[in-house]
Amino acid sequence: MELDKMDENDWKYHGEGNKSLVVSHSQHSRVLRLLKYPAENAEYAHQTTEQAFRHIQNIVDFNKNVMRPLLGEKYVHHGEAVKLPLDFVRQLSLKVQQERPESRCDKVMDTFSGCAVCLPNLTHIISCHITEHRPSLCIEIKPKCGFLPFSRHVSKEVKRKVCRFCMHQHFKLANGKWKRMSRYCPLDLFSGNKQRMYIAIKHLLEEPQNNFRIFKNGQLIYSCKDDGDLNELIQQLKPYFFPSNGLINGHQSSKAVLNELIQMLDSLDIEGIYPLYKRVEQYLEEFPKERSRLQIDGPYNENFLEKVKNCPTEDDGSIEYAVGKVHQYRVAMTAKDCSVMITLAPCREEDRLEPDMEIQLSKPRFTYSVSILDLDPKPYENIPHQSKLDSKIVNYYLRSVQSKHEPPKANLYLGRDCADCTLVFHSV
Ligand SMILES: O=P(O)(O)O[C@@H]1[C@@H](OP(=O)(O)O)[C@H](OP(=O)(O)O)[C@H](O)[C@H](OP(=O)(O)O)[C@H]1OP(=O)(O)O
Ligand SMILES: Nc1ncnc2c1ncn2[C@@H]1O[C@H](COP(=O)(O)OP(=O)(O)OP(=O)(O)O)[C@@H](O)[C@H]1O
Repeated sequence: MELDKMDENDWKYHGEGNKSLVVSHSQHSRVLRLLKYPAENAEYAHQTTEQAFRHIQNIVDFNKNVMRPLLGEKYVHHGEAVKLPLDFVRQLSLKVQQERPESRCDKVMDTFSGCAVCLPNLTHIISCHITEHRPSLCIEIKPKCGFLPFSRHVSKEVKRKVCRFCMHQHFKLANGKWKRMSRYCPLDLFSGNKQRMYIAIKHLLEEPQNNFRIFKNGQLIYSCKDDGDLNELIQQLKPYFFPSNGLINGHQSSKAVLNELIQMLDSLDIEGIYPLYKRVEQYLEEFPKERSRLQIDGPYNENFLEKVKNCPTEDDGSIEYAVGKVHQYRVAMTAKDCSVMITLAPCREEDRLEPDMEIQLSKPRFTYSVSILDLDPKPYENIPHQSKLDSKIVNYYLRSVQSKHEPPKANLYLGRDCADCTLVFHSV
């Protein structure tokens, strides 16, 4: 990519989340991820280019030095921070505006700094064995938190039975974020039980919200926008699976790795973290210069990872313990909010692949790549917000369940209507 010859016509809108907007190159397998900010928030515009570049570099460093070693080299692509010509960014912003979903237009793309992250396009197959462009199918899942808190700090019994995602659904419906309840439960997906995992995918397909997307040859073909048109999707998928027509038993290893990681790092739950955050805040009030030694705002380097890994297991009352736990919690937050992309491409007879690079569905054969994306550091300052949100979700859930005064419906698949996420799968 020649930065001085950037042409907005080579790029198209690819997607966006809450914090960034992504455009993809029409020929090369590359994307640019540009940050967004609230339309009314002019303060970002006053950032110097150096500050904006530092912010982007922090994201790259966090991916590279913290999340990559923890989640696996194979799965994390940290990309590189780039400085784009401002004229290009402004034209690009105008070009993509009409493609953007209305619900995301409360934020605008950063057209002031020209800073962005350049990454491989993960909806295409990432393989050193196959260099040319192959028809690819990519399934993106934002699984969210797949376990119940086990911390002794948990104050509401319901949190030990109903997972945050399921409780949050009630809150999101009440706030109008979504119109229909998702029956997906992350505990099903992470259960390791094939039937429950199958049901999880079924529920994601049924109501994808922002947890499920399918791309064909890099183009989004199924998401919350499509209002669950499964027949259309089946037509799109047929050529891939014909003649076997079966469902894929995808490789789950990255999810297993993720699950392991979250179990390790969020041991206290937000209810246990918040008092430690306050301990850190109090300490910083007294010793503001310590902020940099404790790496509260980075840099996200090997030292930071050491602090995450070597945090004492018992609370000895020290600031090191509090900071270590807060750092661990922030890493767990990132992992809980990331997405996993599984990309498949048909193999040809002559393709020689290592056995672990291939999924054998009798015929046809597929090669695949698994990537984890959206691994930005979660701001330290978000912890009070997390604590408030946690109470709101739980209290809203308890009120809404109590107000219905009805026993949980017997559900064929143990989906959303069934109040307890810990129940094991029964055959029906
Ligand atoms: O708190 P949650 O669980 O609602 O997660 C937020 C996500 O909402 P979700 O529930 O997945 O729809 C939210 O996603 P959406 O905007 O709803 O697509 C963001 O991912 C947000 O992260 P950030 O503040 O942009 O870094 C996420 O915020 P963090 O809590 O991860 O900071
Ligand atoms: N490297 C990539 N290759 C292909 N598609 C990508 C890549 N990075 C992001 N995307 C697409 O762009 C979308 C938005 O990116 P991302 O999730 O990083 O945004 P975000 O604003 O940080 O998300 P969040 O709402 O979780 O904060 C993703 O859901 C994915 O579909």
